[in-house]
Order: sequence, then structure tokens, then C-alpha cells
Amino acid sequence: MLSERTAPTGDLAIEAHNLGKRFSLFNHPKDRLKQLLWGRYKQYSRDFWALQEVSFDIRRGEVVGLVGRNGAGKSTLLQMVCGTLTPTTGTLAVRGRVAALLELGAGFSPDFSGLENVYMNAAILGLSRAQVDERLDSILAFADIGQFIHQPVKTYSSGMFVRLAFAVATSVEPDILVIDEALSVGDGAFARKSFDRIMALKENGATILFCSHAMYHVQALCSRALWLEGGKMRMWDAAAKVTTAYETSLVMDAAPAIDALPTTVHAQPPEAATPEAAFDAQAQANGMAVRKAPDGTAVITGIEARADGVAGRELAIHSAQTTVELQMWFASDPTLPCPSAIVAIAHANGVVVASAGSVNDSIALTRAEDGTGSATLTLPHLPLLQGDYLVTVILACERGLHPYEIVERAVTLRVVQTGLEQGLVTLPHQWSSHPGHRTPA
Ligand SMILES: Nc1ncnc2c1ncn2[C@@H]1O[C@H](COP(=O)(O)OP(=O)(O)OP(=O)(O)O)[C@@H](O)[C@H]1O
Repeated sequence: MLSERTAPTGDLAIEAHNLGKRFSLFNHPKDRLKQLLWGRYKQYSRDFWALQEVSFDIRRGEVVGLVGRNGAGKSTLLQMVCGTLTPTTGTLAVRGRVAALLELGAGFSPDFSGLENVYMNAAILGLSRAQVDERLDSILAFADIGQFIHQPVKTYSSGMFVRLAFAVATSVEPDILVIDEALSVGDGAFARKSFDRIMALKENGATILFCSHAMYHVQALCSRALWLEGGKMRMWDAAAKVTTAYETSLVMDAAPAIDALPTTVHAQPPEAATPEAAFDAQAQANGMAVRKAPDGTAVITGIEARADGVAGRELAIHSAQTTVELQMWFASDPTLPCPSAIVAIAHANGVVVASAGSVNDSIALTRAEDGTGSATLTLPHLPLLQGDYLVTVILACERGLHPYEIVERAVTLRVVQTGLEQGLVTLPHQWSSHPGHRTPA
């Protein structure tokens, strides 16, 4: 969906002032008709405010993240920016050509061929026939669905459908890109390609507004973030501040904060990435080269966890004594840059305790010419306190942003302790003591 609301002039791409959106809720479908006929005499609906008093402005070229729990009003706001919903109160100025990656392919007609849909969809997005002719080769090359382009789209797999829709939606160089949740779409090589395309649009100066449950994406890509709660603005500030406050609130409410972690990047369901698959692969050939990475992507071929050298999927750990090693084997397309590794540890109640990423630690992984290699994270004298902890292992792109594969709950750490310390970790600490009264400084 694309709309060109006003010319992209001035410094501000989006200006929202006191935005509100009210929906009418009906208890029964027929109440809708009654409201139409007799609404003057009796109220058959009740009002529900999905958004209230939302004000912000976004500079041109800025990348802004939108965070909040389910039902907070994020999609409602994105739809207003795209022009598919109109505000009930307030004003919204959107300057420039907007491309939305919201419901990809929603405008496709099932009985028409892919090619016909490209023309129809691109026209809706504001491209003339000549402009589509000019871009057609690159759209088709990007979607990479071969001869299927001449078949009705109702015969497409969901992957093909999304690839074509994404290729069309991003073929118009937008001034403003609005993305709901998925920063990359499709699977395997296409997921990486689509992520790279969004990054290229960002580097070319597009203003991006995206909503995500992956806080590391918001922190890594955005300068500012808006936190919505119950339809109202809870916080609008530097991305790092907002994500920290938001994550803290999730933990405080004992909601499973794992939702906010790299472990739940929804962009790419980790098909083969169950612990079983990874461990089976590992078992079959000592972790080496069992799964071959398809072109344009990378896969985890094995995971092994060791507690003081003893391997297992469930490790018994003595708090602050046992040294844990987590090793991940991978196979990657050798023509791609070498991938990176991320490990996250969450308490069994869902609270994320810690994570480490090779990119963040400025460590470049190494691999053989055929693209295979391994990465080992060593955690000396693991300072976790008593409890069960789950380890998630992620193989990501060279920037540590696009996950190729995620293995949730790859390893369980069962920690026992002898002392009476409370909490999740022991912090490095020291005590000192002196005799006598307090003396003025
Ligand atoms: N057309 C509609 N009619 C009535 N209520 C609606 C409509 N669209 C959204 N809502 C309600 O508005 C509230 C905000 O919804 P919205 O989809 O914007 O939330 P969200 O933050 O995007 O949630 P999620 O993360 O689950 O996508 C929800 O309570 C939702 O049920």
C-alpha cells in the first residue's frame, strides 16, 4: 500500500498531533444494521478508543521503532500513517511517498497471474505502466519465482506469494517505509535478501517506522522509539532508553520477557532449528557438515554444551564454580560474509538474564573454504544462582541483525548453590570494614 500524501518538503517526514482512533464495538453483527436504522433513538454500539492523545514527529531519514504489548495500538497507528485508517481526533501530516509492508499481498487478485498482479499492484502503489516496464526485470529477479509468474497467484505457495508482494512493494523507492513486525520476510536466502533490501532503503535515507517485539532490532536500528500502552503514549525517547524501560516493565509484570528477545524473531520460523534437529545433526556426524547450507543462507549443523568438559543437553552447574562451554557448528554459503553467533540465557520463568553476541564483542568467526565452521562461547565459573535456565543459540548475519536460524531451549542449565544468595546472578563484589565512628570527610 502506498500513498503520496504531501510532497516531502522540510525536515519532518511525519507529524502527529493529538491523534486518536475510536472504534464502535457491536455485541452482535445485526446491531450494526440496527445502529444504522435506529441509531438516532438508541445506541447499539459502544465506543472503544484504540489510540488516544498520541503526538510525535519524525525527521526525514530517521528510523523509529514502535513497541508495546499486544493490543497497544501499534497497528492502528501504522495504518493511519499509511492512510488506510483515518484518525478520529487530531492531525497527522505524512510527507512523501509511503510504502507499507503491512499485509503483504493483501491487494493481490487470486485469479490473475503474478505478472498481471505486479502491474495492478504497482499501479495502486503509484507507478505508471512505463515505470513498471522499466522495473519489471528487477522485480522479477528479486521475487525469483521463475515461470510461475505466468500462473494465477492462487496456485502460489505462501512463500512465492510473499516474495512477489515484497518485491513489488519495495520496488517503488519510498520516502517513508512502514513495517509491521517482520523486518525480513520469506525464508532462507529470501529472508536475508529482504532484510538487506530494507537496510539499503535505510542507507539511502528512507524514513522508517517499524513495529517490533525484538528489542535488539529496535536498539540496533532506531534512533528513537515510541512505547504505546493501552492506546496511549507511555514513552517517546532515545531507542535504548525506551527498550530498557519497556523490558523492565515486562519483567516487573512477570510477563514472559522472552518475547522481547532475539529468541523470538518472528520473521523466520526456525523450521529445522529444533534442539532435536540440531542435536541429531550433531550426533550423526560429530557435528560436522551434516546439513548443507542452501545458497544465500546459513544453517546450524550442531550444538554441544559442556559443563567442566562434560557434554549434555541438561547440565548440572555449581553456581560460580562450573565453567560452561557452548559450541555451535554451522554451514554457510561461502559467497556470503561469514555469519555471527549469539547466545541468550533466560531463567525458566522467561526473564532474560544475559546474552552475548560475537558481533557485539568484535569477534569475527572463522570458517573453512566450504563455509563450515564453529563458534564456542566460554562462560567461566558461571555466576548464575540456583534455578533452571534455558539457552537459546542463534546463527545470524555478519552484522548480527538478521537471524538465519534460532534454536530455542537448546540447552538447560540446572544450577545449584551452597550459599544463601538471592536473585539470578552473583555480581562481582567486595566488602571492606573499619573500626570506629564515622569521621567527617
Ligand atoms: N477495526 C477494529 N474494530 C474494533 N476494534 C479494533 C479494530 N482494530 C483494532 N481494534 C482494537 O484496537 C486495539 C489496538 O489494536 P492494534 O491492532 O492496533 O494493537 P497492536 O498494538 O498492533 O497489537 P498487536 O501487537 O497484537 O498487533 C485492540 O484492542 C484491538 O482489538
